[in-house]
Amino acid sequence: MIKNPICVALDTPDVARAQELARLVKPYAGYAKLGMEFFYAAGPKGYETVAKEGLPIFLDLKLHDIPNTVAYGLRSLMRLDPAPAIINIHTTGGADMMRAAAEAVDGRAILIGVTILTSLADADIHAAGFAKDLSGRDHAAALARLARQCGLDGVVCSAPDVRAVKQATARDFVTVVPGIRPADAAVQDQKRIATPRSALDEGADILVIGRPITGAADPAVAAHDIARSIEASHAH
Ligand SMILES: O=c1ccn([C@@H]2O[C@H](COP(=O)(O)O)[C@@H](O)[C@H]2O)c(=O)[nH]1
Repeated sequence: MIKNPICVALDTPDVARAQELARLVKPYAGYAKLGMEFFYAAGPKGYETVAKEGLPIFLDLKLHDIPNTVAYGLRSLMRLDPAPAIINIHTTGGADMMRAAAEAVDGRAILIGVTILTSLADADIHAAGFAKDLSGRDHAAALARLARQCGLDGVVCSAPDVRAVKQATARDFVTVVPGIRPADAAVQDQKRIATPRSALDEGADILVIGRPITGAADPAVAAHDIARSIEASHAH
């Protein structure tokens, strides 16, 4: 059961800044996300410093390799203290890799698979070699179906893909949704976006929000404003 769907992406290489941001947004967020920018610079020690602030951690390292390497990589990451609440891999690593990942995590974290990045429009997906007769949404739904069959708990997808993903899987298959932009926020490098409220209305379970909060003059105020904007829709 997800009580607060706001997951703040603490994208900085600086441990002290990430810790400060975690403190500032804690009253308004359900999760903090640590990704490549943070973990490659700050490592497990930095992770543990931020995790001590008390928000459950989504460790967003998007593992993508052969099954054995992904499984042992996840086993190492699950030894972090505290262990991540959410951890992820790429679904395009294939069925054997996803099954090995599910076995390695063994229910100790919510294991999710990245489908189609929110920074990709259909033209980008087709240029990358995905079948041109299918949309990004179709590909996301097909990857989500495979992820569920392989034992994953959910996927990362864009807000416009959530309904198709849930239809292809199950209502309780977790959708973690980046590309979230309040109506007045800069889109930046995201291409498939939604406001926090409209993403929840599509059925999103967790909203990943970075720069609209961390780049704001006052991150606590930005997080509070977003929390207020979704209160009504999330109560339903
Ligand atoms: O498809 C994806 C997968 C992951 N992300 C990550 O989410 C945040 C979004 O940050 P913003 O500043 O709100 O754009 C970032 O850490 C990405 O690595 C994603 O955007 N899309």
